[in-house]
Amino acid sequence: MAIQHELPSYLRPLETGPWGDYLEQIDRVTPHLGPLARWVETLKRPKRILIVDVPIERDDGTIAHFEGYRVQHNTSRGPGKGGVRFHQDVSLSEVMALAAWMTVKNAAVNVPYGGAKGGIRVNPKTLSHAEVQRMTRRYTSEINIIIGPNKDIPAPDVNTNEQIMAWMMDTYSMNQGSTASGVVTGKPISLGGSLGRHEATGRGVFVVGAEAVKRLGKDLKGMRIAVQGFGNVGGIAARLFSEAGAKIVAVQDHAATLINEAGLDIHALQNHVRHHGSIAGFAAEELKDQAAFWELDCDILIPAALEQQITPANAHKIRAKLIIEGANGPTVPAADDILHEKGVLIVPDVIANAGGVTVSYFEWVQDFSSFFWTEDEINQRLTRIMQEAFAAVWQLAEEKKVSLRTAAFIVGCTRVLRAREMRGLYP
Ligand SMILES: NC(=O)C1=CN([C@@H]2O[C@H](COP(=O)(O)OP(=O)(O)OC[C@H]3O[C@@H](n4cnc5c(N)ncnc54)[C@H](O)[C@@H]3O)[C@@H](O)[C@H]2O)C=CC1
Ligand SMILES: O=C(O)CCC(=O)C(=O)O
Repeated sequence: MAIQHELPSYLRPLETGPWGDYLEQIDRVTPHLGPLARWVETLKRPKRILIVDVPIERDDGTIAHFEGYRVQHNTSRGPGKGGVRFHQDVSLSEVMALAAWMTVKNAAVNVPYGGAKGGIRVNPKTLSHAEVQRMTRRYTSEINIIIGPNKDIPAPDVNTNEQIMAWMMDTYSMNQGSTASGVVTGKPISLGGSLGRHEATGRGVFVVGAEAVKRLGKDLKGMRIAVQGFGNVGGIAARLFSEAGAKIVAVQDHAATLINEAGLDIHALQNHVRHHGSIAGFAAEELKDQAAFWELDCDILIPAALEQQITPANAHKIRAKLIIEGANGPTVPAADDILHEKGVLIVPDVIANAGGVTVSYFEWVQDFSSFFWTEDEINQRLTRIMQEAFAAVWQLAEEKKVSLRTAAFIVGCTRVLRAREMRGLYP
């Protein structure tokens, strides 16, 4: 662990990864931007990229180094906003794409932020609790110069949670010399976190999913759903759909794929994950071939794990008629085309998973005003924002005869580029 011999991922070509997918999405929306297309290049390059070396002393006394990133893609509409991911596959291409999707998402649901994202290339499951804390604190100190309540506000993403946010908030505050609760969102409630934030992304996935089902003229009750990823987003979305009468017939995480035609017991499965760290070992039939997950017979598919999961290799096998993207960037553009031709409706990530950042916005507002709302108020406002954003995107897609993704990008990119144009370029 002391020396990493791998070529740093930031030296590998960027455009073959998620950043390439994002660029292609921007190319697809550009013809719909009218005169604002003059400014589109601003969306094709991040405003600021910070790559940091994150050294820590491991419990056995050795020194380990990790690649850390914070990318601020665009700040035309407000401070940078977006999560921090700890994962062994984090790369510059991934963080750039995730930051850019935040720009589009924040504008599509009209929260007053730009887009940012961060990450550390590490498998946190190989570190002790104390090592994760040291790494988080060192990373926060390294990016301290570019984050802040009015500059860039991190939040949880894959393998990060309320505890990591508490350490980030504490480290930033120590460096500042005063407590700055607004520097991160997704904090524990006892430190200025918001009621409802933990569930917000999954709840948003559920709200727009239910809207899409309604528009398709179907009833959610009895619908058969397959979910990839059973963490914060996938686990909570699965629970809300099953509470609404749908059947979760398959769940896949990094360790296993479970199937049950009668519907998995989601409460029991969440309990199992809390104790065992994954769905593996739960009392249900296991699908041995992980790739066969995509061929399962279901009505709705919810990718809620990582990007680039739905590709031309599996898109033509998908049997669901509706895909709700809980994850960021789960569908590569070529797979999008195949699914479109098959008549599959995709509710794109930049709308479907925007519930998290929407309640992060509520948390930030509550922190500034030191006045906290009830969970009912938060869920009602979240539901309203998600339904309105979905309706606007649906209507535009019908008017322009484009996919929901292109419509969501038209809404988001137009807001960003209009702000860019109004601000002008000179000091
Ligand atoms: N946490 C949040 O508020 C938000 C998260 N998202 C996105 O949702 C996705 C999931 O994030 P979280 O649920 O927060 O992360 P998490 O860390 O809570 O859960 C991730 C889940 O994905 C599974 N997974 C990892 N690798 C996998 C693989 N190769 N195959 C199948 N499953 C795999 C893990 O086992 C785990 O169940 C990510 O794309 C993230 O960017 C989007 C908006 C907000
Ligand atoms: O809550 C936030 O600020 C950002 C959540 C996030 O990382 C995302 O929407 O992908």
